Amino acid sequence: MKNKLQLILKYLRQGTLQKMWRQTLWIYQYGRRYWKSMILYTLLGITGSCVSLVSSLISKDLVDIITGHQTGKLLSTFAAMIGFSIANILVSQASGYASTFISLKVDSEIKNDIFAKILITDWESLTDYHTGDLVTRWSSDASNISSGILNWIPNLIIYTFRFISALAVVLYYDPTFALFALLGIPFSALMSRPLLRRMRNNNEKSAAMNAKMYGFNQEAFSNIQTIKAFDLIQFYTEKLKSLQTEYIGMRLEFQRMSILTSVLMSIVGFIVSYSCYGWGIYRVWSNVISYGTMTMFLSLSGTLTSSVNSLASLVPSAISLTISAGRLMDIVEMPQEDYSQDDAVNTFEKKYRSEGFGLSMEHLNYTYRSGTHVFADASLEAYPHEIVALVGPSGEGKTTMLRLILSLLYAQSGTFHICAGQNHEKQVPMSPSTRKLFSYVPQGNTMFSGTIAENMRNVKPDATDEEIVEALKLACAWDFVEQLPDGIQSVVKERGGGFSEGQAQRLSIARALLRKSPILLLDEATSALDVATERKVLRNIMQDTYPRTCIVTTHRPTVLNICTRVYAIRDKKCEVLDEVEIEKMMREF
Ligand SMILES: Nc1ncnc2c1ncn2[C@@H]1O[C@H](COP(=O)(O)OP(=O)(O)OP(=O)(O)O)[C@@H](O)[C@H]1O
Repeated sequence: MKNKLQLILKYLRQGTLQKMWRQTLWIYQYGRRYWKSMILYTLLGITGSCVSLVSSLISKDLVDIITGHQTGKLLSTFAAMIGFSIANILVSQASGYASTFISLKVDSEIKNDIFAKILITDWESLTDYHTGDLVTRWSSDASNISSGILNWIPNLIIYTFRFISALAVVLYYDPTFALFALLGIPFSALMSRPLLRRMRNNNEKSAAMNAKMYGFNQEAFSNIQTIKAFDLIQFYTEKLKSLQTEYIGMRLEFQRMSILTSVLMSIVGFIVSYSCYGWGIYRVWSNVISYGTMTMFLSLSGTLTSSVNSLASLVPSAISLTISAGRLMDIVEMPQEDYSQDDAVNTFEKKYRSEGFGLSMEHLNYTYRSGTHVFADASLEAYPHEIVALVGPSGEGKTTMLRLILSLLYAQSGTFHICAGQNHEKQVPMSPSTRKLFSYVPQGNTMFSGTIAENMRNVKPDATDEEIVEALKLACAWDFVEQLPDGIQSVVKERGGGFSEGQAQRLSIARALLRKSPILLLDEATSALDVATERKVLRNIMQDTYPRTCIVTTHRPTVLNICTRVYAIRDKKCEVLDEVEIEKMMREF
């Protein structure tokens, strides 16, 4: 007892128990909304146990009638037994169907909930995780939780009920038989402690390995072109082989542990069933019990052993559940974005949208959590009908500025507002709630698979064909879309496949223009266009009557002289360039 207490204290000190308790509470938060489903599932299970118990009793009567120990109606007993066997099949099938239905429903609901939580998690915190790891946590860990929620407590009740009811019948007919049937329990208890520790380790290792494999596959398949271009086929094939070797090693280690456990359990199972068998024959031979009772005992001893094993199997499933909960908690308990300003921003938007919105950022200081200091006392402003350019050497902070504008990152100090009105005097602070006022075209290809029209309607579901064509014209994309046999119904493959880089960029810009957001952010979004087309796209945006504020980052000074204002991002500041400096940059380009 003292040793046990010391062990518990040791676990408490290490925090394992507290961690498991917190994880269990987290699962409970989810589980309690599904109590009705759990009750239904439990009732089905208990009904199944009752039906099979009654079947055992009827089969006892049947054997006794046949062997002459009991007088009764053979035909009606036989019919009852058939009836209960059929009922048994029906109940177990109905229970299977109901549990599949409920588990699919619960699984989708939990996945939706966690997906939504991941999407509102602070962006910078989320970038600490590999996307492969995130997907594995969201898919397999969430599935584990949903099936656990649905099965664990009901199964605990069902198996306990099955065990107690079978034990009660055995005790009623012959208490000594119960001793034999329960021989295996002390052994299971003895084995449980070392097994538990290894199971928890195995589960953690397995989850980490799955995430690693998924991450590798995802990266490899989305970069086939780069793998080929750098002649990395051999390297990647070897890398996959080494990951697979690691995976196989891990699985075989688990398998060895599982074989050892199963062999020991089977030996105990054999000892238990042969002892029951021997004891049953002895009791029949001593005329204490009938053949029928012996048949019933044998079937009930099977029920008792299987109930104990099923109850024992709930322990590893609880461990695996808490581990999955822990992995999901890592994600959903990260800081979340604050959308509390949604109503204020909606009101602000309704009131001033027709005039357009600008933005002003003053005395901005920003350092990434990794320690990279990007801005110190930087200021920037942009207003409707302006195109503001951000230029500067690579790595100075242009993309970081756009992320700050979008409130994907939060500056350590400074003032940041979206503004409206003649003198920009109407203001609302920048926050995740103001993100809806922006359209952002990031670097790289951002088209989805589907048709051009579907891609466009992703951002504006009710857009007419005319509106789509209008946006394509503004982005100088209509020239090539018009030539395609299927026009706006032409198919775009994954990541803009089937189109040149410059064409895909123009489609992305058209999509952003179609959305008619008050503020448009283009991050090197025209880098793949020739200079003439790039200038034309920017001119079109400038001349559009819609009161749009446009901020572009670019490495090419050739477009700077059509911009309203040019900021050079250097020495952690945003400095407005005058015409002389712009001319100088253009000459030196
Ligand atoms: N997620 C991040 N975590 C930590 N540091 C980052 C992160 N993203 C960028 N940085 C660092 O911040 C600095 C500014 O990067 P940023 O991407 O804003 O530069 P940029 O001017 O847009 O560069 P480019 O012209 O090459 O696109 C760089 O030193 C970069 O290493």
